[in-house]
Amino acid sequence: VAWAGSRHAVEVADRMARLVASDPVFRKDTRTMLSRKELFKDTLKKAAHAWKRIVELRLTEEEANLLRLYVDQPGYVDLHWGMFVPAIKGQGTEEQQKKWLPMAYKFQIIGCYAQTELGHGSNVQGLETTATFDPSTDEFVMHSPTLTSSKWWPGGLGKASTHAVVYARLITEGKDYGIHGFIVQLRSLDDHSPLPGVTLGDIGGKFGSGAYNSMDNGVLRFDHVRIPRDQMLMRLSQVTREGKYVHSDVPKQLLYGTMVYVRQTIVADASKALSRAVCIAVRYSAIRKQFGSQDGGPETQVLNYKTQQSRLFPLLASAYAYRFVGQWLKWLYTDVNQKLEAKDYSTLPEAHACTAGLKSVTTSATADAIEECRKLCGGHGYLNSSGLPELFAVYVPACTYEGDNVVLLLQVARFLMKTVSQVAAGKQPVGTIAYMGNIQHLMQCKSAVNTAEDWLNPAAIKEVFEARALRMAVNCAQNISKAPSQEEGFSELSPDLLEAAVAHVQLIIVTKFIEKLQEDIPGPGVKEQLQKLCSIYALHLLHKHLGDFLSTGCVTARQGALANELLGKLYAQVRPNAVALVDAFDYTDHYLGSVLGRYDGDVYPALY
Ligand SMILES: Cc1cc2nc3c(=O)[nH]c(=O)nc-3n(C[C@H](O)[C@H](O)[C@H](O)COP(=O)(O)OP(=O)(O)OC[C@H]3O[C@@H](n4cnc5c(N)ncnc54)[C@H](O)[C@@H]3O)c2cc1C
Repeated sequence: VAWAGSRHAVEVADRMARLVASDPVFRKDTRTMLSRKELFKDTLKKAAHAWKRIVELRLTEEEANLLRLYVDQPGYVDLHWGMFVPAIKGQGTEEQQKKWLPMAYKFQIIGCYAQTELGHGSNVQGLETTATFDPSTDEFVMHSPTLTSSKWWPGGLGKASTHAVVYARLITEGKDYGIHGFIVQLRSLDDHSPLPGVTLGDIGGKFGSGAYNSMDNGVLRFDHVRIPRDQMLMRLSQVTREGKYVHSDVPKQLLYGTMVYVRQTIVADASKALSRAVCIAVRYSAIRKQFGSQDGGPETQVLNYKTQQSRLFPLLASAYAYRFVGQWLKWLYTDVNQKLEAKDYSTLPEAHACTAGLKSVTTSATADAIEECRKLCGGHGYLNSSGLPELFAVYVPACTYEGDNVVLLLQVARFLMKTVSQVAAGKQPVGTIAYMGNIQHLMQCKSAVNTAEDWLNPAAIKEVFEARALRMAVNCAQNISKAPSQEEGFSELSPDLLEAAVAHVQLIIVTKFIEKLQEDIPGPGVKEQLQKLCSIYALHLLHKHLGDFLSTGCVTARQGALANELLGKLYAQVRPNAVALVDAFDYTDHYLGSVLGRYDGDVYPALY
């Protein structure tokens, strides 16, 4: 229940997972052996079958989302529901929503999200596709003026989509008003062929066999394609019949709601991917035996090796940490929306920085962790049937899409630098940066930890994480101020700024884990186990980043050594419950897709 969030969540997730697992159409054990074309056909078949089941069983939105999750095969529907529909909801006027959403909900049209181009991804303002208004016909003319302006990457674009939300430079009355979104039909609704002036294709095979190759990431070029004026997404700004560009009185901050929503799902996905990898590695480590046999006695389960524990249990703890911070982000999304409705925009920059940072830190750590889990499973982890290669190949682009992780952390750093200067000017920060208001104390405090067990105290942990994050940010701000200009300083110090941003985000995750444990947690002994995982999560970070903590004077070398001593003890305490802690994820064998992670532990016959 702690993992799922509520009893209701356990029940629905379990029911949907079993529905998928028991349906032969959703089988996925042979998918890595399929050719690209067969795999794509298999994806179309599964998507259509999932839709049929959703309609037949009259599933709710929550149930339908879970069913699609457990089908576990990337495909065009992910972009249709995850990007196309939210873009229209967030950026379309009420009238536009009324026109387009019912068609999208019924799959009468299939949509994708076409932003990235061959020449530009991260720098959205550098996009080159143009949408030029022609007042003589009341239309926009969509055009790809250069090779590098070709849309490149959108999932669902290559083969499946009939429509796209296309981002292009809006030009009217001879003036360039920058990037705006447009709904553009790409293919005929009769025979699915590309419309005149539209060039479409698939951009080719991607990392790993099977894996993300089920997705038709595509290329798109326009040759003076005309669309009606009312297909510009006009919630925030409009072009009038005469071609005048006007801002509506809806503030642009409204877009923050969608952004927080999308990032919240990415953090939730990180905990899912990480927990799957950890579940496979923990179960298999309990089955696998190597060495230790004396006189024909039993060998040692590899899970009992301290090195295996010190590599694996921090990842188990991270899976829970990301899960809980993801649950908190759900709350943040509701909070942001309430504030938007009340026209209170004061906390939005903080919500933006916090979600950008969490997206970056959780996806990077998860990508690394899946690879670590592969190594933790030895040679068999490299087999497709372990499930880990595919999980890795499908997961790693999360570090790049929805904002490159480094670019996002630099945005967080910029926000931190601004906050440091505001705090210096006497402003009281709120939300996840509230701790920075405690600058007097945090700049000079010394940790009182004196024994290994003192590190079990959440307040002791929080204090050193806060002090480390703040001191790293203040150091950066001081060094930037020595540069000839703010921008030069920022650019010169960007590697340090990245580390300061990571320290801030790790503090958020640690804090949310600690706060979760202040709630009621049902089930005997569950809270105690989670407390151990919380300590492991924080202390393994302290151990890994000891250089930060020492150089900023937040802990002494002795306190660092005590933290490490406690970690060893905690691993031993978690060991007896490790398998139960991954069973709690309640993943079916179908969803795990791993012979090594089978629930019944019957690994060798399955491998053979
Ligand atoms: C699997 C997958 C699916 C995708 N799906 C879609 C989709 O559906 N729709 C869509 O529109 N796009 C999609 N994309 C594109 C994706 O959004 C972009 O690739 C992403 O935004 C990164 O941009 P880029 O490729 O231009 O990387 P670049 O920005 O070119 O990154 C290259 C390197 O430069 C660094 N860098 C860039 N700017 C800075 C800076 N200011 N400071 C320091 N370092 C910097 C980056 O950290 C990186 O190391 C998808 C991509 C992938 C891989």
